[in-house]
Amino acid sequence: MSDCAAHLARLRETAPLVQHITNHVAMNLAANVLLALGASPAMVHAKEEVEEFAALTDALCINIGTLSAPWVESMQLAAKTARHVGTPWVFDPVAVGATAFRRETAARLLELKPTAIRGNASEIIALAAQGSAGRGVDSTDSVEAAEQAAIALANRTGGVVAVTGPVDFVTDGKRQAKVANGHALMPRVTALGCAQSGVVAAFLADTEDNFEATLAALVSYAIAGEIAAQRAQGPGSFAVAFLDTLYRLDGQQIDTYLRLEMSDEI
Ligand SMILES: Nc1ncnc2c1ncn2[C@@H]1O[C@H](COP(=O)(O)OP(=O)(O)O)[C@@H](O)[C@H]1O
Ligand SMILES: Cc1ncsc1CCOP(=O)(O)O
Ligand SMILES: [Mg+2]
Repeated sequence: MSDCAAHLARLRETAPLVQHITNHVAMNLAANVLLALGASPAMVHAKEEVEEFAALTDALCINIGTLSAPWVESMQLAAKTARHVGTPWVFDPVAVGATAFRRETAARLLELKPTAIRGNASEIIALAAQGSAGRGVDSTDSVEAAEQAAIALANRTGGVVAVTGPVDFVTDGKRQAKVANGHALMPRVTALGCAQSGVVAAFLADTEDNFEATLAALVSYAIAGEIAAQRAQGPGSFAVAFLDTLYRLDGQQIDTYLRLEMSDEI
């Protein structure tokens, strides 16, 4: 069994409680994706309870997709609590290059040193303050164009950075890996990337190696997408098939489908 398969088996054993402060578009799918995989989602964001709740969870994910001032306060409180109690937290910087409000919010969240960051290429380039605004929530840059920005961000935060796209790239600033699995139908379902950030959080909940756990999350997700696409007629049926495939995903499928284009260490 590969390390990736072992990380998935561990997630199924522990069913981590993942607090996911995410956007209105993604909430339902992100919760169902975590449930299908075997984790326990909780979309809790009110500033009156977010600190108390963040202290109870196994992992936290923060997503700035549909941002507003009260939510920014909650995100700050949740991330501070996670740092204080030692809970891993993942940052998804949706459309961070699009507006000053998003860039300022992201800069303050980066100061709280996320355990991992997951975004598309334009978001990672923008987050590293290397330009690029993307196009709304979508990327206008290649994953390859974002690799150096990802390495710089990982060295700056001390965390792991994942750039997703046709071939995902993940680094902790030193180790690097590329995941060649996945399918072109995946970006045709809104919030599939947002949901993936929650999956990264679930894999980080109980690990000694954040780089390997993040890689295992990307591999599991992309292989589920590849398998689901075999049964899909388009984005709608793909979304349903994707949930079913995540639910049924096993180590043998991971070991059979795994396609790492490059990896320094697995
Ligand atoms: N052209 C593609 N081929 C295969 N997989 C893809 C492709 N584009 C995106 N993905 C996958 O779809 C998921 C959503 O990622 P992406 O679209 O990059 O992020 P976001 O939705 O945040 O912009 C990721 O798992 C990524 O690996
Ligand atoms: C369409 C949209 N608008 C604000 S958040 C969101 C969903 C973005 O989802 P993803 O980042 O997975 O493409
Ligand atoms: Mg996104």
